[in-house]
Amino acid sequence: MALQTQSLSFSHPGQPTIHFPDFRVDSQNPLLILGKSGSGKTTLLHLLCGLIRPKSGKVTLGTTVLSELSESQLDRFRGEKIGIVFQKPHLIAALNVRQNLELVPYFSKKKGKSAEELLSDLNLLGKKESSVLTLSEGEAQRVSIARALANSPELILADEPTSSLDDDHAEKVIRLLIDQSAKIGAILIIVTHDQRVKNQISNFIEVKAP
Ligand SMILES: Nc1ncnc2c1ncn2[C@@H]1O[C@H](COP(=O)(O)OP(=O)(O)OP(=O)(O)O)[C@@H](O)[C@H]1O
Repeated sequence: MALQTQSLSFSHPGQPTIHFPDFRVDSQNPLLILGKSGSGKTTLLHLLCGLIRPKSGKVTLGTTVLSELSESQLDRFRGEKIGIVFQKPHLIAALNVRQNLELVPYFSKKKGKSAEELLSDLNLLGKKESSVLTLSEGEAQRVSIARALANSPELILADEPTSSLDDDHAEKVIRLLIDQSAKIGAILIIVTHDQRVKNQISNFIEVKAP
């Protein structure tokens, strides 16, 4: 399984066109997306998961060209094949840890790992029935990783997952992302400007502002 981009470009309304370098990434070698603030890293991540459509070029995951899918096909594709870890965990406050994870197969209609198995992998089993409001930042970020893994995706996209974590937690979170994506054979792509992440993953592309 591989993800490949070709001649991708995008322009936000009233902004100059951002041109992205071509790259190919497979499940053996995680990729970092680097670049200065405002260069277009989050825009690229949104193109990779089909949340926005490119001005030119294409994104291919496996044999599927994202831009050839309709909106509803894209929504389903994203739910089944892509797990996203955001900068902030964005957990649902009214639900406990287990319920936050159980929402994923409910919405994607795809059976992945059980909440129990995921929490055990991420060393969070003891927090299964806890309110997400009582979690530390590192724990909440691990729950958000568990949530991204819950539908056994083929592609995991993480946007600055370590920016609010201390050195120890940042290293553990990246290690977890690397280990867990390897375990399920998923492609891992991380947007970051965190030097600590560069120490753990050497493969990168750089996005440059127009
Ligand atoms: N919805 C939008 N409308 C107009 N311009 C936008 C929009 N979203 C982003 N931009 C602009 O597009 C450029 C790229 O933004 P993007 O968020 O992709 O950068 P980034 O590299 O992720 O930045 P950061 O590291 O600060 O998060 C920036 O100049 C930004 O101001």
